[in-house]
Amino acid sequence: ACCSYRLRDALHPLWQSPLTIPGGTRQSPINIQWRDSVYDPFLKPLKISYDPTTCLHIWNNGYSFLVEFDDSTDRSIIVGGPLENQYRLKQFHFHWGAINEWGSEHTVDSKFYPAELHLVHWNAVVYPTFEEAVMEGNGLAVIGVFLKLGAHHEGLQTLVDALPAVKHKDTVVEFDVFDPSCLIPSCPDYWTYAGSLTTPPLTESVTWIIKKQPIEVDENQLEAFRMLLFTSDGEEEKRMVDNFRPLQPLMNRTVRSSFQ
Ligand SMILES: NS(=O)(=O)c1ccc(S(=O)(=O)NCc2cccs2)s1
Ligand SMILES: [Zn+2]
Repeated sequence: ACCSYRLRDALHPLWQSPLTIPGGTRQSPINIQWRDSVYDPFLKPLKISYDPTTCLHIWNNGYSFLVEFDDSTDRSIIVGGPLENQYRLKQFHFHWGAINEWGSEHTVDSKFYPAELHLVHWNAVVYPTFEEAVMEGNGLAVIGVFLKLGAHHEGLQTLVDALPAVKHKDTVVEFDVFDPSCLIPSCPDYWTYAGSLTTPPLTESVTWIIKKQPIEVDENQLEAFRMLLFTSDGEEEKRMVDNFRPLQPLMNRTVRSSFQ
């Protein structure tokens, strides 16, 4: 009976792939139950050093919009935190809802935020290519930052102003100088756990580093995300909203915190 349920996996409309990976033991996203997270005094501060000139372009890939970086050198990296190596910045993207009541992928004490930023890095010390790192348990490190409704975010606005140029799936616009550090909250506190990509190939290769403090963005900025389309030019328009994966079981995992 147990295995047949796996065969009946529901197909999620957005991902056209099973919602659960057969045999998956470390899938993402998860609910972070604050009181169940375990303070780890050996966790180091996360060191972030990005070179804004490594920014290349913005691309609507039909799931989200990605800001991609030149990852051919170690000019934009993170090190420390739970990581044993330094990791190179590859891209960042967001997940958001149709309304402000939901949109984030991770939740904290079952609370959704209206959106969540993911900065994707790969272990170029150990693996020769990003594609290989995506398949390995310690291949990727993703920093998650929650967005909450509040004050206008100056740094995000330069990105928002470029979104009309990537309204449709598979459109790209040049975006040549941007420092994603402006999107990361000043508070150093984070949770960390072993997880997966939340879109195909859903591989269990991600060390998640979820910042405790959200950043504030205003309603107009969230609405700008919601005017993007899943669909290509000429197709029947489908607004790009609710591009977050459902919560996955924690299974045999502990979420560690860098703070008491
Ligand atoms: N939401 S998330 O941060 O968990 C991500 C989902 C997919 C990501 S990717 O940038 O690694 N692209 C996946 C791949 C591209 C080419 C080979 S695999 S990051
Ligand atoms: Zn993501």
